[in-house]
Amino acid sequence: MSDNIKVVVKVRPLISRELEDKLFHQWRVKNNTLYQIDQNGRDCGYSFTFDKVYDQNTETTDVYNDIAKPIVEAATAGFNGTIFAYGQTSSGKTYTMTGTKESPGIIPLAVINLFDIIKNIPDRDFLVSISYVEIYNETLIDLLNTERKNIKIHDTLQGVKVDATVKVTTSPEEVLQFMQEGQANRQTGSTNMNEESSRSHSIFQIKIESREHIEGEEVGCLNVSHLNLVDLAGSERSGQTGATGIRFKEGTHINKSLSSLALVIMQLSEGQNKHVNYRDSKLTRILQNSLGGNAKTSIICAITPAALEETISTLQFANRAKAIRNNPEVNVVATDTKMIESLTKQLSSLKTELENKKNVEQDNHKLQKHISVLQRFLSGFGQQTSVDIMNGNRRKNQQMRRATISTPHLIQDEPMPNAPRFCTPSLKYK
Ligand SMILES: Nc1ncnc2c1ncn2[C@@H]1O[C@H](COP(=O)(O)OP(=O)(O)OP(=O)(O)O)[C@@H](O)[C@H]1O
Repeated sequence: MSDNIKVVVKVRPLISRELEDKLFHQWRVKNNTLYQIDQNGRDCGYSFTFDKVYDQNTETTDVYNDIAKPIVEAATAGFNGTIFAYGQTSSGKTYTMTGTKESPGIIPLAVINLFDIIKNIPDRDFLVSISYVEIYNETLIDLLNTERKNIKIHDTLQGVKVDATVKVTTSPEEVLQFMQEGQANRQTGSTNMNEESSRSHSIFQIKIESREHIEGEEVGCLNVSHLNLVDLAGSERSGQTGATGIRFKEGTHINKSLSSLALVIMQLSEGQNKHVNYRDSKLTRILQNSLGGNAKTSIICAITPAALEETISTLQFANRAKAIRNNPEVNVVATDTKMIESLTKQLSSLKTELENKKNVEQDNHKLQKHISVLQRFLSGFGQQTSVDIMNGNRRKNQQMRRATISTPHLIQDEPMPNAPRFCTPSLKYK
């Protein structure tokens, strides 16, 4: 069943840098609509409405419960899910996705919730594994093994797969430990806009495999789903960030891949049967299944209330993304036992078929040989017919045996199928 991508907007509070710069709120939130306001708090222009707009007082747990929890629940039932945060630099994406000790973000909340959900499904066995990668300057880096600095993306029948380290995990604590290790490896740097700015897009992927079991026996099929929790790098203007050198290069790559994402979103929102430029960037390749594909997807657009142009650009992106429809389905794989059963059946039927064919060919071949040997053999008896031979006297039989044994094409073996009855049963044609 097709399903629209859910898009929500989260406004963060003004931060100390903005307060010091005497910036003021340029947006007001009312009933899931954002209104542009002037310095005196009066409406003055743009307004945008979304499924949900969270004001600066909203806790991340509220956002989680509304738009992430249903996706995590669906993932335990076999649906792919993606939640990603989009917005300009310093708009609160990492705060929303990762959070802090005091205010955990979507990733830790999802991990804890996932294990809680699993605990309450006693009739299924679950296997949870994770991987964590970042796209830095258009290079894919494994955050769980930083030796692996240029990992590959593969197109498979099941979609795009990344050649990343996979860690099987058994508890939320273990997953969160890996999350922290990965985050410590992320590329961050200080800019004028954000002291700790993410310089890469990160994708934290949780793979969930589950099988039903009854009285210890595994039954039914295997469900396999992927939950992608994505923290994008923010669009930025070098004039504002003061980026030079490495930071400038990073900013160029960030903006380029975000432009590819914006293009894909635009193409998908505009219409059917149109070519979609997924292959323009690693980001859009990896997110391909989440945008117009087989996944339930939510986008959290993060904005600062102090920005006007960047916020308008983010909200226009969000508006387009709302129109995209995905086709999420439960991802079912046959169990090993079922697969073995089915493959064994297929194999045995093919073997029989092959045997039958072989037999027919062999029989035809043998028959042909049989016929020619008999023809030669019979020619030694002049005008005698097989009936004569069968009914013949002892002398004739002896003659026949001698002639048979002297025939070079005969060897001793098991009885020949369909062999003429006058042949000695212990003799067979080569
Ligand atoms: N809801 C919030 N409450 C309080 N502080 C917030 C909130 N959201 C974000 N912040 C603060 O705003 C600053 C920027 O946030 P964050 O680093 O999450 O932005 P970002 O969008 O990830 O930026 P970048 O794209 O540069 O990585 C941080 O100091 C963060 O602590």
